[in-house]
Amino acid sequence: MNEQSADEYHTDIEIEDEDDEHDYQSLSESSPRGVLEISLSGSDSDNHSSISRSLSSRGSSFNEDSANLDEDDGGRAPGLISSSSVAQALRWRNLICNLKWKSFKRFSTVPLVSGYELSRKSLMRRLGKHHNDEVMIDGVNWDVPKPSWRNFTLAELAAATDCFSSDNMVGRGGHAEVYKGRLPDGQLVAVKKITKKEKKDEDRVQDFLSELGIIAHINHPNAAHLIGFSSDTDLHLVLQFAPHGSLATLLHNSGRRLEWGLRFKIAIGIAEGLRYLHCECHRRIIHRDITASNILLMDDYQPQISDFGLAKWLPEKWVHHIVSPIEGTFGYMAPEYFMHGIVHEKIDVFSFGVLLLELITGRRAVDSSRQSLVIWAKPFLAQRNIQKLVDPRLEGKYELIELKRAMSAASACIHHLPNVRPNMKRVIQMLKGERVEPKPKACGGRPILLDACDLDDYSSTAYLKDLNRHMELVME
Ligand SMILES: Nc1ncnc2c1ncn2[C@@H]1O[C@H](COP(=O)(O)OP(=O)(O)OP(=O)(O)O)[C@@H](O)[C@H]1O
Repeated sequence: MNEQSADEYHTDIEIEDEDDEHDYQSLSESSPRGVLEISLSGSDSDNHSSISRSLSSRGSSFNEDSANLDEDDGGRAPGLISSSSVAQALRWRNLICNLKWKSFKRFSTVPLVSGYELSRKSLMRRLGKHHNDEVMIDGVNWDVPKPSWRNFTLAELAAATDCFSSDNMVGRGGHAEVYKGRLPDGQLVAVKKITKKEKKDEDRVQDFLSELGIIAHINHPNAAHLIGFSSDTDLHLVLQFAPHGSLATLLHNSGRRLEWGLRFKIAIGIAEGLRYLHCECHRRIIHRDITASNILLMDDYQPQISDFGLAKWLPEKWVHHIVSPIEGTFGYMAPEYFMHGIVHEKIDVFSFGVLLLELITGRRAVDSSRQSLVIWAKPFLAQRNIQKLVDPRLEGKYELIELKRAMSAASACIHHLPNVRPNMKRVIQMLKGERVEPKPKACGGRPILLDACDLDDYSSTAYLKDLNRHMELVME
């Protein structure tokens, strides 16, 4: 594959904006997204053959036509809200009311960073005016620290984004449209409007509450920072704005060369963010969708892990969790996840390994000829073949020691056996060239014991074969 062909491949799903200002508008998704339904009953490694594609791959191309707001879109000026919008608002309200008990359960055990417990009552309060009556009836003492995030009205978000104008659209994923906005105090924000058109309203609200619950809980410079939300008419998250857009855009679409020093800094930042999610949060958080499009670049190119739409809490006692359907981005999914739906820290470690390979090689996770970067890079990593691996656009300008460390870490992270992959603490040590602890602490390092899925008998060759078959299946 050459870079030319990669660009050609992506022109049909991405629109590159010539204007720097609008760079963010180019599609940031580097690999197709998909949802797989999988039979989890089988136990052998051929289980993947029963995978059926429930949705065709959801390319998340930015399309200028579709960037225009619909008649019924939440992006209208407050004075123009139509009867259909009002009806929609009422629908959201009813849905949120109906879902509250389920959601309260989910939220009730989530302590916020400020020490504020997001209880049933506080969730009602967070979700806005609609629940005022219940708040009064409960007669609760609200003497609690005020959370730092806000419940916005649609009018406030419309004012911030110039009525969600297409000029302000900075990105579009499979589930959301993202607009640049400015709050009255001058703060730049990203307003993420949840679309998820293929989902029922009820599922959309559930997903929104789940993402909101996780994102409100986290507090780390390398993870997305929530400023507020809105459930007024539509569902919105209001996030800190990333001035340099996504890593996918910068690395693959900007036409600019990303220097090695920045690449390495970005790699360390993402690793620190993942270590925080896996090891330092009250409950372990598995992101499930670590991709170059979901890494945002803040001032000074500090990376932030974003898009917690698929993230899962993992209770302390659970070694892993099994999910169905399997959702994620092709090219980044660990074998035990795409074949068996197993969710644990090591699936994020695998995806991080793919990201490292992207930074080293400048190639996409899946290239124009539908080849997986992992499959392409494995033999060169085994040979420690720097010349073949390193991005030619760097023109030999890199720190050799850092590059070698990144190659070793990538190689370890993409190991087909999850138990052999390092946890994120160890990955950071590898990247920084620090002494590696002989016995890493439990964080993200618990062995996976599975009767139903004998991963230890799983060979590297079988894995590459499965990966190829998986790719064929989802990309056909
Ligand atoms: N805080 C932000 N600042 C600037 N741009 C952003 C921000 N958040 C998102 N974007 C842009 O919008 C794009 C889509 O956002 P995001 O990945 O959150 O949407 P999504 O629909 O949840 O994606 P996915 O298809 O991965 O589920 C990002 O790739 C990025 O280019």
